[in-house]
Amino acid sequence: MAHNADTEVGRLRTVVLHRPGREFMRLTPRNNTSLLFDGIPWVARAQEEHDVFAAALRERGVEVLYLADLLTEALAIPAARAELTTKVLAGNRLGETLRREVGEYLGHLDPGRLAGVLIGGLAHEELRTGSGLVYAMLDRHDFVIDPLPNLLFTRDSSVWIGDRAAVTSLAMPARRRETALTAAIYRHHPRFAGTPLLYDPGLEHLEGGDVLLLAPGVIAVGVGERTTPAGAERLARRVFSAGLAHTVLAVPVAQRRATMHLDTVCTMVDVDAVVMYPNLADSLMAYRITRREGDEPQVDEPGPFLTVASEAMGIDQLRVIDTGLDPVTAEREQWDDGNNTLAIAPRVCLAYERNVCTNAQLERAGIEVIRVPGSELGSGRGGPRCMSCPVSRDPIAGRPLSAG
Ligand SMILES: NC(=O)NCCC[C@H](N)C(=O)O
Repeated sequence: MAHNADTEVGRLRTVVLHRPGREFMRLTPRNNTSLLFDGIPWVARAQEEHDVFAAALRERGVEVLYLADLLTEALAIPAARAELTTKVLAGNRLGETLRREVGEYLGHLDPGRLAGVLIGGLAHEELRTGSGLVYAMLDRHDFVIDPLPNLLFTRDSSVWIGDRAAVTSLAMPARRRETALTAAIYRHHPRFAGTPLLYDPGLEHLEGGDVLLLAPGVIAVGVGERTTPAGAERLARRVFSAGLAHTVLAVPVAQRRATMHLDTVCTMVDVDAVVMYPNLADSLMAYRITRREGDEPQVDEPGPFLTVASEAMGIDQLRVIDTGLDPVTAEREQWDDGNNTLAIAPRVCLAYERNVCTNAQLERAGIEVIRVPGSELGSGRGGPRCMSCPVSRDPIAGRPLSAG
């Protein structure tokens, strides 16, 4: 089955989501900060919210694939099982004895339960028996395999560009193992096997939340807390040599939690329009990187993001939906992912209901807003775009968007 996504706003056909599960139940006040959550979500309510999100997508004809199902199906393939078991046991934390014992434990699990452990983690007490110094000295609540609560944000661990999947290189230690799961799915799952992979986790840091497909051939990459300049440059080289883009814009974003990815401050809602955090709409800059046949990519002096982007896209103006918010409301709604919308077609997007002012302004500008609850889901700081990995979108018809 062919998959393809080359814009942010083409009609969404297929998306990968992850419904939060046991990994959310692992969050405690002692570990939530290192696991990149700002609070302790009420798990059952988070699941309900996620179900509403998935149902809203299905109601609009979007095929929803669940990452846990894809992983379970992939794990039925011995090569995928071997690859993931080796990866989860790697590193020097467990030591030789415990590594062998955890390996034996995993070896007895069926694909569904193994997927559950790879996502939800494994506590010392769940292993039940063990031996050796490491086992003896661990607390019963310590993790032998760390949980992955941020798998909820499927946007970050892989991103489709055209007909290829880029498995990213995650910056934060709490998230790094996520890409072992996404890589195994794309490599082994029958639906995806054979998909050329554009990027891999061994490369320079790059996260999907920083990658915006502005138009066919034009990609913006946020550079900040998560994606490094080297990651943006590496992606540019990869998309240029694969013929997937002619221009990459490297967009510096402040290295702060509130702006961890470009999509926390800016998402597209139409072929020529973005919703953007007003407190930085005028100050966002971009370095234009362009392909040069047989030569090093050309890097230009930085210019205002909106100008550089519209030139690269070949349009008169990349419009910013004026949310007209006062700086305090804007800051509150940005923190709660008001700018993190998921477009499912031009001028139709999903957004958290709590961002009342931003949503009202979007509607005033002619954007249909499908509101979804996110009081618990948002405690990890991510909205509808962060919680979705589009795999297939229709091409935008009849508009020569890209300057080429
Ligand atoms: N694209 C995104 O902005 N994703 C949100 C990721 C939130 C997650 N708790 C993190 O800190 O990585």
